[in-house]
Amino acid sequence: MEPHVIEFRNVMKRRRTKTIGPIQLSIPQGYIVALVGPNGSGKSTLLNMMIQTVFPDEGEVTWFGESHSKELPIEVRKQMAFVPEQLSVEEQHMTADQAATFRASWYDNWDGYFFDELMSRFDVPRGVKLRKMSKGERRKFEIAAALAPRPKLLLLDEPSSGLDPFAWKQMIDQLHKLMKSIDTTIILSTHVVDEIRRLADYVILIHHGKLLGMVEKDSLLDNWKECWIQGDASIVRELPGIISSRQENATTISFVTTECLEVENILRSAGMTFIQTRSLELDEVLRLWIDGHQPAGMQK
Ligand SMILES: Nc1ncnc2c1ncn2[C@@H]1O[C@H](COP(=O)(O)OP(=O)(O)OP(=O)(O)O)[C@@H](O)[C@H]1O
Repeated sequence: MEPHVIEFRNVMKRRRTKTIGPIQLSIPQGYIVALVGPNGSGKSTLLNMMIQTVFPDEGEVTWFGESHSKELPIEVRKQMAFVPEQLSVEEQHMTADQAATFRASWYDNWDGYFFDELMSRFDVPRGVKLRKMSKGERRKFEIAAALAPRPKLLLLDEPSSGLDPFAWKQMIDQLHKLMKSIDTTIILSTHVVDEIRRLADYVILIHHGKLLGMVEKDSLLDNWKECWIQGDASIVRELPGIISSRQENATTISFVTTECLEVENILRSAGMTFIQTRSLELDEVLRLWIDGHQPAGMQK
């Protein structure tokens, strides 16, 4: 079992109109975890509590196994990088190069060559003040600056917001490269289904401030399927994870299950096979999950 990079125990944050939590959460080291949920569900609040720009009202957060309820020590901060949804006000009047120099002064692990390489790959203008850059250019600067210290924990709040498709692909490639080069952990909030598909090892679903669970992405996609078999409702009634079913004709019935792998085992031991299966799209899966259908193998 991998060590946990961040843990939340009974964490609550009260906002004007809603409460986020209580949240129990353990993020394993060395994986990419996607935070997913509708607008206003609490994803940014969660990320901000992880970098301590927002403090919980109740509960405890631990970083690399230690609690720091008053202030994150500089040694811990240096191991983390954050691309926030709202970009920092202090750096508005700096050029990309000035902001990079500022950050390099306190990240002693800052890799200037890597930063330069990313900036030219992303084609970001370096002498322009950050507030004068386009939204996408600033985003690209933020991503390059977050990657430059090769952090052990990288937090990204909707990182691809504003990126063109070319830059988006570069970002995905760079995040994969980072994962290969060091033992890092990435937590990102996203609404982009393809981003989850291409990057995430685990998916955390958050809805109305409540964490609905954390599950392996591959197990989600392998298990949530629409299936067709020869038979009728009496067979389907005996199968696990059934969400819905439909008699297609006199001999064929289709159904949606959250436990396709188990269904396949059961059918095989009864000498039956699928006529056909279709993996649900990730957004269909998330919708059904929000509607209360729980994935198999979920960590709560
Ligand atoms: N600084 C704040 N003060 C008061 N309420 C806030 C503040 N920031 C967020 N909220 C409220 O907390 C709730 C969660 O917001 P949060 O930004 O965490 O959601 P989100 O899941 O990141 O949303 P989105 O997908 O739209 O970015 C929302 O109802 C929001 O209005």
